[in-house]
Amino acid sequence: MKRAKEERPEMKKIGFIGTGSLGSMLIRGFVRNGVIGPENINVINRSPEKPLRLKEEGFSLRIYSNYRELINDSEIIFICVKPNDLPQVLERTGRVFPQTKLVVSTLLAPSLSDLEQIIDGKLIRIYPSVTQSTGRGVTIVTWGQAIGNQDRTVFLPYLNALGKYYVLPENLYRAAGDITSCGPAFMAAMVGALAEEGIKHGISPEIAGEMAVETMLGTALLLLERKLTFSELISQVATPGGCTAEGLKILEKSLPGIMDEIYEATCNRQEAVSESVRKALSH
Ligand SMILES: NC(=O)C1=CN([C@@H]2O[C@H](COP(=O)(O)OP(=O)(O)OC[C@H]3O[C@@H](n4cnc5c(N)ncnc54)[C@H](OP(=O)(O)O)[C@@H]3O)[C@@H](O)[C@H]2O)C=CC1
Ligand SMILES: O=C(O)[C@@H]1CCC=N1
Repeated sequence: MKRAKEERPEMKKIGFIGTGSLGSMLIRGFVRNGVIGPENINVINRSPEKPLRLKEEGFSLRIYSNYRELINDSEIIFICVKPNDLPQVLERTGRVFPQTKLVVSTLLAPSLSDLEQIIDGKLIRIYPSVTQSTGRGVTIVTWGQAIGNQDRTVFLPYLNALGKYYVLPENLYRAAGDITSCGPAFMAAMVGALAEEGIKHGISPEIAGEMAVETMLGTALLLLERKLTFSELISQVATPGGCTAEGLKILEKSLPGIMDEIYEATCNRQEAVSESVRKALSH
């Protein structure tokens, strides 16, 4: 009996507060990978459009307007609102969550250690990525102090359903999150710029886009399936004396500096958002 329960995490009712990009991604990823049954999704969102869009996609959500009811009816609650909306959510949920529930923050800020000063409950922090609705991508996870082995066992199927996961301390969230969570946007911007250059020189936008995406996919598969390192792949492409090597010289000059600037900018933003939420929650 116990074994059957462990094998069927989809029997649990799961609540989502916020069904924007990330909340929707989690719902799609969990259902696609069979860890949530279609009848077991409880949601609450500020405005009705996004849950209705998910319903149109075929998800049979139970849509709530009362936060305490959603919490009572859910065994795991994912909070997927923007950091500045957290104070309003906590006004409605209260700050004490039953010890029988897992409360999962997906927020850029506050950190889990800050959240543990504010919320009484079994807390987990995850930092996922929109790519995970495809079953591929990376979640970063940190267990809260109240989380025990049994809680981890309950939660692991959900992490596994989203692709790979890494348990990391919070001081590495920015370095890791720039790769895994902001990464899809950064990679799309870079690949899009490659396509844009082709468009500038006469290739149709549709064809340039397809070329870029197919090449990105093939590059990922080479790295993954043939287990090439980045520099091995680069040297397979860059024929000595050829044109790739010339292009690479330009990237090598500029990219490390740009990446340092990006890291500094994302750290500064995370700190500013943390500070603003900290202030709002102390009122
Ligand atoms: N997008 C990503 O790739 C990642 C996002 N995150 C984090 O996930 C969180 C959500 O991000 P994302 O999904 O991109 O943001 P979105 O703006 O797409 O979604 C936020 C959702 O929260 C809803 N919302 C706002 N206030 C409330 C409230 N009081 N009660 C219920 N729902 C509410 C909004 O409703 P409405 O429809 O009215 O706007 C909206 O649907 C953020 O904290 C972000 O840092 C983390 C990793 C990756
Ligand atoms: O841009 C953001 O703040 C969120 C967190 C990582 C991806 N999206």
